[in-house]
Amino acid sequence: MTLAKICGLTTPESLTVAVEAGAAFVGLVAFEKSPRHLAPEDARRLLDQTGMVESRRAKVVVVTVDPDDALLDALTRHVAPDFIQLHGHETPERAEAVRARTGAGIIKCLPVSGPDDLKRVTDWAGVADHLMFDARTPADAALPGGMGLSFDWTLLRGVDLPRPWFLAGGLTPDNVTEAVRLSGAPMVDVSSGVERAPGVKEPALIRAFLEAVGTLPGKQSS
Ligand SMILES: O=C(O)c1ccccc1N[C@@H]1O[C@H](COP(=O)(O)O)[C@@H](O)[C@H]1O
Repeated sequence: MTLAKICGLTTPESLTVAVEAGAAFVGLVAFEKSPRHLAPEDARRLLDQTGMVESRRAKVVVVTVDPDDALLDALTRHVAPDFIQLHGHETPERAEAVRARTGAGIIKCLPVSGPDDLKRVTDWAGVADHLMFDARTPADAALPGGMGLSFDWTLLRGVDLPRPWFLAGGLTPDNVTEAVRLSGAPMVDVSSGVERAPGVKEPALIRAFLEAVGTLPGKQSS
């Protein structure tokens, strides 16, 4: 079974659709430059509005970019996420500190533009619970992720990866089947591919994405 994360949720409607349609992970973005940004208090309100705090039907992931300790403390206090996604230039040492400070699991995103980028995975073997591979965004891009950019999925095929991993970047309901076939990904992550405008999720696209993922054969990730 391929597992899916729907990321950048900002409304009770889109969060509910994602959970009810079978997302294993739901992502909330805590990064002020993002059109999907939620302050920690707003993220908590969203979880409360949908009963997610009690039910925890999907794992809650907060996406951060080089978060400082003040943000981590606020996220821990208000959200207590299952995972913190590190989508910036964090080192393995900083990731260990984030885990110790928050008690959350760690998803480390590594940007990919070519085969050399995969050499960094060994640094993360004993540190991250899950790895994520997303397209490297241009140096002058507004965001380090969530831009609908993809990379050569075949780079990941057959690569021995030390942790369960997500494929991210430019996935859509129409291409996710091919992306998993070419990469062998056990887990997938999507944001802009299920939106009708930046930061505005489209419930029908969330359902279509999860339906496509639900029909895939594959390995069960741990
Ligand atoms: O979504 C964002 O706004 C975001 C901001 C900062 C860092 C990461 C962000 N999103 C992550 O990028 C992946 C891929 O996005 P897309 O599907 O290509 O739009 C997304 O799922 C988030 O994990």
